[in-house]
Amino acid sequence: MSAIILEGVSKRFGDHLATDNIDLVIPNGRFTVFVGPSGCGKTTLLRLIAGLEDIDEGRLLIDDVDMARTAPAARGLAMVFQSYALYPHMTVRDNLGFALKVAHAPKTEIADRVGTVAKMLDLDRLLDRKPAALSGGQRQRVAIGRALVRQPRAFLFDEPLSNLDAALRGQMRFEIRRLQQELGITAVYVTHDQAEAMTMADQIVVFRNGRIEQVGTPLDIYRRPANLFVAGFIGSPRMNFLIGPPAAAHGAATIGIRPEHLKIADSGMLEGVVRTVEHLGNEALIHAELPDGPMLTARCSEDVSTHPGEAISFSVDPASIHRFDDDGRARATN
Ligand SMILES: Nc1ncnc2c1ncn2[C@@H]1O[C@H](COP(=O)(O)OP(=O)(O)OP(=O)(O)O)[C@@H](O)[C@H]1O
Repeated sequence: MSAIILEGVSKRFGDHLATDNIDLVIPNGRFTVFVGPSGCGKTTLLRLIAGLEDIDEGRLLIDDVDMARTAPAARGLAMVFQSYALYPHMTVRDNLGFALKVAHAPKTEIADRVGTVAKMLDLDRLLDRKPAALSGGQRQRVAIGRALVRQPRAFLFDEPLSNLDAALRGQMRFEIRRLQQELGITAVYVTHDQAEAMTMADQIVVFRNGRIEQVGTPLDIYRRPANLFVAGFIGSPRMNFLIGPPAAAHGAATIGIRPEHLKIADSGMLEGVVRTVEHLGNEALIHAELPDGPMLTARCSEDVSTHPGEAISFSVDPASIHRFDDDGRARATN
């Protein structure tokens, strides 16, 4: 199991700086998720770690050895992609064992390792099938198994679940996480989906424009976002932001309030008019307009009885208000 350390890692494509002087520790045996909007450089950084792109500047330490110039195969990392890229003419068994066969591993060892991995991933009854006869989730499990038989130092996942439907994605998230915990293996996982990041990670790294905006545990980042960008990116529905008098009342340029922290009250800090109510079954989302224009989203219980056009008032516990300065940075007191 391996810690991966990046020091001042930069990568340029033409005049575009895809990753800009990245310093990061990916801890041994933990699950680290890179998250951020499209184009922020998270896939590039994963590919730099894997060796699929060359690092322009900086150091990449794997187990204290600088591997920035080491060939991908010699880094001992296994990458799982969004497209499963299984060999269609081979059975699941042969797909799983292929890398070992190429490496001239003895037949008994191949059979042993394939058997262990197949059991781990619940593929043992499917070993004689070809990929065409598998579901999307089963194919993704084979892709993971293929990486696993090589007993890598670390797993690198590049949006591995984006081809799956929502239910299967949820199940596979759980399976990948369980497997990583069982094996205690270091994992780096790229996604643009903040909910995936929140549910899977030990450590989240939020990227924007080739730079790291914040590193922390999911709860840390949710409760103490370092700036407006992270506050708006992590959490769904998004944090409400207010400027002007409501912010000035709290000594900030902008204040942020999570939808679950707006409480319907007889007379509260914020008063507006209900525009829409979304009933989601287990909860309802109220979208209300404040007198001077901004919209607020409040998360309420499903039995809320308010309707579009009605006046509404919200109270907020001051301790749950996030305060941001002119430059977008969060106040340390949050
Ligand atoms: N091979 C390449 N040649 C030129 N530009 C590239 C190359 N690979 C990536 N880029 C650019 O570098 C930036 C970062 O790309 P990257 O794929 O890392 O983003 P990302 O955060 O993973 O986005 P997505 O979620 O859309 O995959 C983008 O502006 C992209 O267009």
